[in-house]
Amino acid sequence: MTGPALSLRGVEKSFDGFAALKDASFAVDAGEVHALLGENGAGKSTLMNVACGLYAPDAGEVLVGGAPVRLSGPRQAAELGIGMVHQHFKLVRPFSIVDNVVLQGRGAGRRARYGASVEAAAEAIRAQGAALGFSIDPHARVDTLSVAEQQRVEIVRALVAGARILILDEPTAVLAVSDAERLLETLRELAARGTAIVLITHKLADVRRFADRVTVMRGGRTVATVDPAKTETAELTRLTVGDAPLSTVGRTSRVGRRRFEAIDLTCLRRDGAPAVDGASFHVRAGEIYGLAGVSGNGQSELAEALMGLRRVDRGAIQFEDAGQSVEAASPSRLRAYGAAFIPADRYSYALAGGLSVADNYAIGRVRRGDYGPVGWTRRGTIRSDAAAAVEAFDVQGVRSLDQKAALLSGGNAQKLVIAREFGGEPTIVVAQSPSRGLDVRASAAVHGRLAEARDRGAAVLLVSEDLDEVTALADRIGVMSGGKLVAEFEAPFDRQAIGRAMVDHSAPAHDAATAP
Ligand SMILES: Nc1ncnc2c1ncn2[C@@H]1O[C@H](COP(=O)(O)OP(=O)(O)OP(=O)(O)O)[C@@H](O)[C@H]1O
Repeated sequence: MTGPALSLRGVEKSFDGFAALKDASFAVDAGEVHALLGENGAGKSTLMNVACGLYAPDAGEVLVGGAPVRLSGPRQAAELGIGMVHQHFKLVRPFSIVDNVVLQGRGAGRRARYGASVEAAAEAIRAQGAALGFSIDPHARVDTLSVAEQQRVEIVRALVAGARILILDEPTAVLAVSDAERLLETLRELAARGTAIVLITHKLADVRRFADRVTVMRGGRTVATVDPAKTETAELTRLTVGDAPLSTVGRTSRVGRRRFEAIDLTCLRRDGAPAVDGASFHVRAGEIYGLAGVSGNGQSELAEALMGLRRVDRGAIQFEDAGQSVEAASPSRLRAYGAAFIPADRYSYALAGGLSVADNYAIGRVRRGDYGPVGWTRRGTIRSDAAAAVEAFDVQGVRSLDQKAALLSGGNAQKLVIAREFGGEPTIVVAQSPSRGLDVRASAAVHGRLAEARDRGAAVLLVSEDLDEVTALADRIGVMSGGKLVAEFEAPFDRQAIGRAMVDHSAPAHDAATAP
């Protein structure tokens, strides 16, 4: 090969007259981890979708090993050794891993490479998994796998198909911290063996630790390629989102009465073991209560239960409505009361991709009757409210309110959910990993919204594995371990003590220093 493993030169791409890529150039070498950074909607996914043959560019060139290529589709890109792991996995869920691999590799070229028989493919999957340090059962059904395992299957599938250039679109956004760390180490090992890795990410810390180079995109253009080891974080932030200062969050001391309470909440897994095991805590008006813990210790399940996405097997939720305690409240009752829910998996639970931006904005409130009786809904008001929310929350890429939500970039789709949830000035907020997938400016804005809600007197529950996020925002922190709430802390926080509670399953039921 002469030249970079993959390069894109002067790429332009428009959708219905909207220029998603104006002038984008990028090159990744064999043996390199090259990060692609940029604000939400900058064009990162679009550029890499051009590289993997999903979109045909309107102008510009794609070169593999220095030679210009015309990609007729992903299959041809795979033939040339380009594989991509998308934000939303493309696995067929009821099928086995090996069936998924064979499905994708039905072309003649694939067969020649790893054999036509399913057993040969299964062996290739096992071997490729083992080479990466993963034990993979090729006959396992995809829908029995965790998100991290599905992602490994996507990577293995690309490598079995012969990928020498591997593109990953925000791969750590869906992973728990420990799985993310392991993935990034795997990517470094793959690069050490000669694979060219493109890593789309918003996480500056990961860029710094794992990337050899980083290219920054803004507004459809590639604006700089730098060595992250030699570039200050402030400079990377400036390149990504510009000079305007990011909003910062202060604290309030106006804490009121208990507004929202979980009592002995228990949720069982399919095998009957508790995922959440008798968790009790309360959130007061005017405070942010952070729920922290090492992933897999029940925080996600607890948040899901509060949002009505998971069955509660024992215990109760209570909230206070106009001074009256509402016992055994359901999540739907909470929502009707004006609670805002920001689930971690916003695509599955919070957005209907096939519906328009305006309908996604209004969906819950139409059901509540806020826009008049069904059949007589005030479309004009919905549109003006949706337009105002899109503006206020800086949801970019909305050409029309009738545009399908699925066409928004990942981060902008999340901003739409957040705009909707904060639209009604909620009195209770349950937010799970609310800044996941957002660029630094949008994350800061979401943190600002949570603080604003608190300052208005809302009770805010923030569930996040990012201890920096929790300690920066919360007034109190509860730590979950083994499905139980094992300790509570008050600001100013002792990170060491919180860290110890997170890993020490025998921690006392409540921290002695706490005065709830
Ligand atoms: N198929 C499509 N049809 C219409 N518009 C599209 C399509 N794909 C992308 N876009 C638009 O192109 C712009 C760039 O989107 P892209 O997904 O590439 O951004 P991104 O940098 O990956 O953002 P994020 O960090 O939020 O994932 C967005 O405004 C998006 O709405």
